[in-house]
Amino acid sequence: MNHVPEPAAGSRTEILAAEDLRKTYGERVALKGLTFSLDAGKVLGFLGPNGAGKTTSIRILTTILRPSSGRFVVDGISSEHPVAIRRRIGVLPEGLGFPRQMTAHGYLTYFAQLYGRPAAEARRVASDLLEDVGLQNRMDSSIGSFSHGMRQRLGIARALVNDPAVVFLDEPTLGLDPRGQRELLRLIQRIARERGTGVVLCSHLLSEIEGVCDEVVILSAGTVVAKGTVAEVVGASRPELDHVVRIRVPAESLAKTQSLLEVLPGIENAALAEESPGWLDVKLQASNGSGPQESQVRNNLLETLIRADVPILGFDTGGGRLEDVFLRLTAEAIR
Ligand SMILES: Nc1ncnc2c1ncn2[C@@H]1O[C@H](COP(=O)(O)OP(=O)(O)OP(=O)(O)O)[C@@H](O)[C@H]1O
Repeated sequence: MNHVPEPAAGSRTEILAAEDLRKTYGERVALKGLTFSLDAGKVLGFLGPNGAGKTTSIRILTTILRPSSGRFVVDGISSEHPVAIRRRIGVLPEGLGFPRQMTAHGYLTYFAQLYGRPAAEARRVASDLLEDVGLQNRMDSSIGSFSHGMRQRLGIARALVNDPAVVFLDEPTLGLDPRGQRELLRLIQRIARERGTGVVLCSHLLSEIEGVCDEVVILSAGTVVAKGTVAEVVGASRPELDHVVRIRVPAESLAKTQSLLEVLPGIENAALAEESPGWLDVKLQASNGSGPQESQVRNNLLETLIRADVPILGFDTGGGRLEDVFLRLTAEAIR
């Protein structure tokens, strides 16, 4: 059996470590070796297209499923002790249902009691948590009167009721408007920092995750295709991304832009960006010392378009955002 080192008492902040987790369903291999670790107070983004193995991984880590092989450790407790692990984790599943008639405070008090807290303490924990998630003014309102965003906050409070070492949040921002998404992600980050909780955040909202996650794991067809800090993951794809400039012009100017750019020195081609409708990906020639520098080519490119009166609606050098890396790394599995 693979060995995951137990954290030395008091010296490590590692709160979750998975080593070579694999899962097969009959003939189908859903997970082909998941290894990662998470420190206390940090947010880990768990990303991947449909069918990548995210749900399978989360089910294993929350002890709902047994892995076919591999093991993991939560807060020093090995996966051989699932009952003990369950006491140290919190979960916000996707599409969690709530009793509409219950008050938010009553609901959380009930869960705090389920975890063995005496009634008075459970009520205090419920009040503190509702304050933490910004629902203190609505604690006596029935959950049925809550907006979707408020319910998600309540779901996060529920996931924290046992003061877990790690919380797993499955698509927590799904269905929220942009402001609601941003506020919830900020709340998640604050909770991680203030409580020292490790957060595993499953999401498809890559652009949002970029700002909130300390580290990311990108899964594709059951395999980890990238992991590390956002900067590391984006940086690892740099050589490829560095030579691409992304530019957005009105649809009626696309053909003109392409023909103007393709004859410019230092430009290899200009093609419609597959993943971003309305954008052109302009591939620059790798500089061999004799041709113009890339910065010069980029400036020439802009100058040419401005002189030709082409309205420039967007300009992005490098395409070096997490979303671009995600789409490139997982393209194989989708095709
Ligand atoms: N109970 C099951 N029996 C057989 N195959 C399964 C089962 N659960 C998942 N799979 C398969 O395992 C693979 C990984 O699925 P999983 O649900 O973990 O992916 P996911 O990343 O969570 O996808 P999504 O974003 O769509 O939820 C898929 O090919 C899926 O069809």
